[in-house]
Amino acid sequence: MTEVNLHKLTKKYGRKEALSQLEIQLPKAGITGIIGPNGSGKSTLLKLICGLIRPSSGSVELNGEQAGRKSGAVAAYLSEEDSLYDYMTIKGTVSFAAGVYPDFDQELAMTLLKEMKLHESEKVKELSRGNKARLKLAVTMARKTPVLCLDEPLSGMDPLVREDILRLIVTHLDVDRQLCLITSHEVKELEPFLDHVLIVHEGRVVVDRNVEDLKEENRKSLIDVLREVTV
Ligand SMILES: Nc1ncnc2c1ncn2[C@@H]1O[C@H](COP(=O)(O)OP(=O)(O)OP(=O)(O)O)[C@@H](O)[C@H]1O
Repeated sequence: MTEVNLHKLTKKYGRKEALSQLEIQLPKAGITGIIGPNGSGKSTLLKLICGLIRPSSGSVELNGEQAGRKSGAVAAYLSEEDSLYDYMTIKGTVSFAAGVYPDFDQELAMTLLKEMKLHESEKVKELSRGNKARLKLAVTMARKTPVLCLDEPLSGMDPLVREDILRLIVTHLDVDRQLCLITSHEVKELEPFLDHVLIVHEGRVVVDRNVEDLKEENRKSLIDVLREVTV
């Protein structure tokens, strides 16, 4: 398990403040949804946690260590962008990932891909969007890092693929040991899978709650809570 602590975390892009003075201790395990309107700062937060970008001020600590170049060993980042190479096969993609990440478990990756009904000889350029998303997810999850940061893994997927992807995450996550942070605009579909939620609005975290407690207290769906707090 990993302790992720944000202390007075601020990120500016030029003069624009994308995140402002966040003071948060994330849950140590389970699935945390990071939701909020476009441009509220969700991707910025994930990139800071994975050490891909640096804070303007304040800090991100993973088990007491400042996030930075070495954080990749603790926190894996699944990008919203297309991060696969078209000219590779699925098998080639897996071998490439094994060469890049010392913690990569090739056997687990192949098991995941089999479950996803993807064949190792298929070419990336011939995969559907949903299958590319599955491949990206398998490559990220095969690292078994204590923290998984999944940036919009459901983006552009049809409802059946979205459900399938969420199931795969839940099935293969070690919920007692791994922390999975997921950003998504598909709040309704994400809600049943979440243990915890952060709602980000204009660079601030306006809700930081256990989802069950939040539901019991408000008797509202997450999407209604989101609507209320982001007006
Ligand atoms: N590299 C960058 N350079 C300049 N501004 C940026 C950069 N990345 C993000 N921003 C700005 O920072 C703010 C937060 O962006 P971010 O991508 O974190 O939001 P988001 O909540 O993930 O948005 P979305 O839901 O649309 O993906 C936005 O105003 C965005 O325009």
